[in-house]
Amino acid sequence: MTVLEVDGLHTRFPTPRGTVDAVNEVDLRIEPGEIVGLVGESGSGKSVLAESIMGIVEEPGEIASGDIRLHGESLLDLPESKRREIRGGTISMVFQDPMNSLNPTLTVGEQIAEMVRLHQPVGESVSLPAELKRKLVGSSKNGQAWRRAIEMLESVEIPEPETRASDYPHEFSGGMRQRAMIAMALAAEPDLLIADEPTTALDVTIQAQILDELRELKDAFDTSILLITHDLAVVSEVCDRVNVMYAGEIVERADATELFSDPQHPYTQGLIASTPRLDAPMDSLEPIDGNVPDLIDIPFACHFAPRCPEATRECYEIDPNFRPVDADTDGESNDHVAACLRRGPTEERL
Ligand SMILES: Nc1ncnc2c1ncn2[C@@H]1O[C@H](COP(=O)(O)OP(=O)(O)OP(=O)(O)O)[C@@H](O)[C@H]1O
Ligand code: NI
Repeated sequence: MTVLEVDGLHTRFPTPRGTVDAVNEVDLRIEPGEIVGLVGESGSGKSVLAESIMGIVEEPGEIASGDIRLHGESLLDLPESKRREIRGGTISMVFQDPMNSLNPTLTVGEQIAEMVRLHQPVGESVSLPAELKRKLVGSSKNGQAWRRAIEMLESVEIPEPETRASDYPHEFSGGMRQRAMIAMALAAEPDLLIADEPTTALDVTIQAQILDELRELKDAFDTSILLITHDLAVVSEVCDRVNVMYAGEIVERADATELFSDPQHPYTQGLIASTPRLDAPMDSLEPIDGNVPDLIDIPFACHFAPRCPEATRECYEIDPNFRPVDADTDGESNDHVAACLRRGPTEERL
């Protein structure tokens, strides 16, 4: 069964200058055990989409319309207490800055053990009062939860996990904190892990290690992952499928290999052309001119039109719906779609 289905999601923030439409009519699907990438420049709405899924959109921001379903059940209808249970349980999230999400006054081991305790019922006795459960599972260093925390630290390759579990977050290096965050997020054995730029602050070698670990952990725990990044190299490394987001909208979606071998949307093509590659000289990079527009009352139909080398007048006036991009070659529907008037089956192009 599909793990996550997002349909027509619209998340907005009222501001003194007007309404910021951070996420606009977004659809997203994640199947079991899949790593799905969400890429796009800064300010395109990736984090707000993640926050919408988690149910932590900052007030006065709100989900104005659309639906988010987890295993077929709508999350938007649930009371806050139930959402809280899901957060960190069925869905957990690794945030961009681990220092902000780790508690500086608790040891790393205690924090992971707490996650284990919150989300793993004691045997069959699910309905035990929280206080009793706590006693049974124990927060002491002999407790099950503590032992599980050490195993989790070990699985994200923290050296000497027994000793390191008693360290405070500030005693960890940046890369180790990021791993501890991943361990914490996985401690609850979530069905879905949302990782928002989990490696951006790290150096390239450590980035690669963490991405490798994410992939291994996905296999070990059968977790689906939504990986948010503005780094296409990261996406090509680990993702099965990719969603490209621009100015609040998904503009292209494809298998990862297909996206890189046959990018269709002019924005995706621009992103790829502006990404450094090991096998090409740096001076061949072509940055996309201009910036992501202000998301208040965008006056043009295709949000990318003002930066697009191929834009015509129609692009400013007609909303580009998703079209299958190679239905004309094999006649079959497929999962590669782009929202561009100048792409898709030849007879439909403008
Ligand atoms: N609390 C808020 N109030 C008002 N506007 C907000 C708020 N949070 C986000 N936004 C706006 O929503 C838009 C999308 O922001 P978001 O953080 O989702 O971008 P992003 O794609 O995650 O960028 P980055 O790669 O820099 O993390 C931005 O224009 C941002 O200013
Ligand atoms: Ni972000």
